[in-house]
Amino acid sequence: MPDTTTDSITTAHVDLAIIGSGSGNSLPDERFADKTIAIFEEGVYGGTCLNVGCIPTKMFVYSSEVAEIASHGGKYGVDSRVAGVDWPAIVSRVFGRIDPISQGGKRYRVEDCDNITVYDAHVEFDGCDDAGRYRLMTDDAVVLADEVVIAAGSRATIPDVISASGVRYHTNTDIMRLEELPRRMIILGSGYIAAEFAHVFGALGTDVTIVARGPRLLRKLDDSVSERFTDIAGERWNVHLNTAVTGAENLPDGGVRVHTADGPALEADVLLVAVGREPNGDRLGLSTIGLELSDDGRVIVDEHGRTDAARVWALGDVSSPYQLKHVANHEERIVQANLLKGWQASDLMSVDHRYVPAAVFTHPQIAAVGLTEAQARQAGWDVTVKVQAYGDVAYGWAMEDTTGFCKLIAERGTGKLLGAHIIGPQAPTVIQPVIQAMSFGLGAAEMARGQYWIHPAMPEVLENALLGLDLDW
Ligand SMILES: Cc1cc2nc3c(=O)[nH]c(=O)nc-3n(C[C@H](O)[C@H](O)[C@H](O)COP(=O)(O)OP(=O)(O)OC[C@H]3O[C@@H](n4cnc5c(N)ncnc54)[C@H](O)[C@@H]3O)c2cc1C
Ligand SMILES: NC(=O)c1ccc[n+]([C@@H]2O[C@H](COP(=O)([O-])OP(=O)(O)OC[C@H]3O[C@@H](n4cnc5c(N)ncnc54)[C@H](O)[C@@H]3O)[C@@H](O)[C@H]2O)c1
Repeated sequence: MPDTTTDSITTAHVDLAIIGSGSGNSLPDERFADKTIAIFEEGVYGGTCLNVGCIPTKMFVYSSEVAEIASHGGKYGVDSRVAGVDWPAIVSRVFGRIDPISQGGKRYRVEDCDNITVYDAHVEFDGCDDAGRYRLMTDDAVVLADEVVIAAGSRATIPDVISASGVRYHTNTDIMRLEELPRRMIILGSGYIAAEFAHVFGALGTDVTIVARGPRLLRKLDDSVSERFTDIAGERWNVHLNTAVTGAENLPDGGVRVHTADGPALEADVLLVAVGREPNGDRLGLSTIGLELSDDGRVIVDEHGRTDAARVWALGDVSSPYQLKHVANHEERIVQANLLKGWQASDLMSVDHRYVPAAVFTHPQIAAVGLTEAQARQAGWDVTVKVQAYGDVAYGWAMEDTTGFCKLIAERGTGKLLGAHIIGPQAPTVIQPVIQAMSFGLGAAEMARGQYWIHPAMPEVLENALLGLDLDW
């Protein structure tokens, strides 16, 4: 990697530049040892999932599950309660594990990978040089790269009404590091992050208020699940539906006040904004290399991960229609394989977005794969639908569950599985056999009767749902 330095600007040339150290950090393995590589990271090394996303949130969720179970011991004849919550201990359990992983991942790249240089900086494209190499600019370096992977992720969207108000607010990047457990929290938004943090803080004792602009929470999910979750949420938290925020202000006591269009002003100690995440492609100087973004702000790629600029690839939240880590990981593996094959190779691998599952680790847990019932009907499938309650099977009795269900959608007669939607304890685990069945083309009848189902385990709810479909048995 020959370096030249002029004044305070360093210039280097690399074979491959990677923008973002989340999923992008997994690209270079031993097969890339003969390539010079630059990794640019403007934030914490390791990206969203490790530092401020999937992993810490689920560790917090687990603490909240423990509190949840303890506070309902009476249902099972156990005299238990939550005697107290040591918030600093919860925070240090989570970040005491995560921070060293992030630091260790960076140290490995910096100290042990001779072919890799890590730039702790924001980087943007600045066109190409005369030789057609991409110019990547930070404040104090220019890196010329033959090939580039954009893995720059996404960031929290902040509505204008919040940013213009000057109110103090938090996002997923800092809410998990609050010094104290807030007494009252307002959450603006009604999607995944709102649902998960409402559970995290609510179960630990915070009085949670959710402000949703639509008529239901988690509206992108199947209607039955979204309706059931909205009902349950209304019993656990203060939920304001169909509510538009018109302003917000800081209070002298350190709290916040949020004004709504039709209702009373809401007050709390902290405000969490969770209204979606926008891809970071708008902060990369992409127009200098002739790239445009899609209408929803994503870097446009083909099925192999290639952008319209030669030898520039993209993966993960910055380009994917799915903002999920398992999808970013999958796309990373495809782009990694294709980098090794070469831009023009005739046997490039393609991403597989056919059956992307998702889970919301709220309370109760939720998981989904495939089409919702509305999508399946709209697409013209002749559908058979079965909703099986958790309370219909033995493990549901054991848990005294009264709200969970498994909803299956299949093609009538043939039993082709079209979608599965589960709300209830362990939903993300219970759904996995359906993901497998759909991915490998296993029909509902074979799935139901071609294997044993452990008795009396929770997946029996899935077995019974399969048996309840209107099929040619
Ligand atoms: C609170 C929360 C919980 C989540 N929970 C789950 C979950 O349970 N399951 C799940 O599947 N998904 C979950 N997700 C989504 C998941 O975290 C993302 O889909 C995934 O991390 C995206 O990976 P990525 O590699 O595309 O981007 P990232 O991991 O975000 O990496 C991109 C990196 O690029 C850096 N960067 C951006 N622009 C530049 C630039 N110009 N110069 C230098 N560096 C730059 C950023 O700092 C960042 O570190 C969650 C997300 C959030 C916010
Ligand atoms: N368990 C998981 O897999 C997990 C967990 C957290 C986040 N994520 C990923 O991160 C993404 C972002 O999460 P999120 O919860 O921020 O987004 P989301 O897309 O899940 O939900 C955003 C919600 O905010 C609402 N909204 C949008 N603009 C608004 C506004 N101006 N005022 C009020 N409400 C508004 C939307 O109607 C929507 O209900 C998710 O879509 C998901 O892909 C995944």
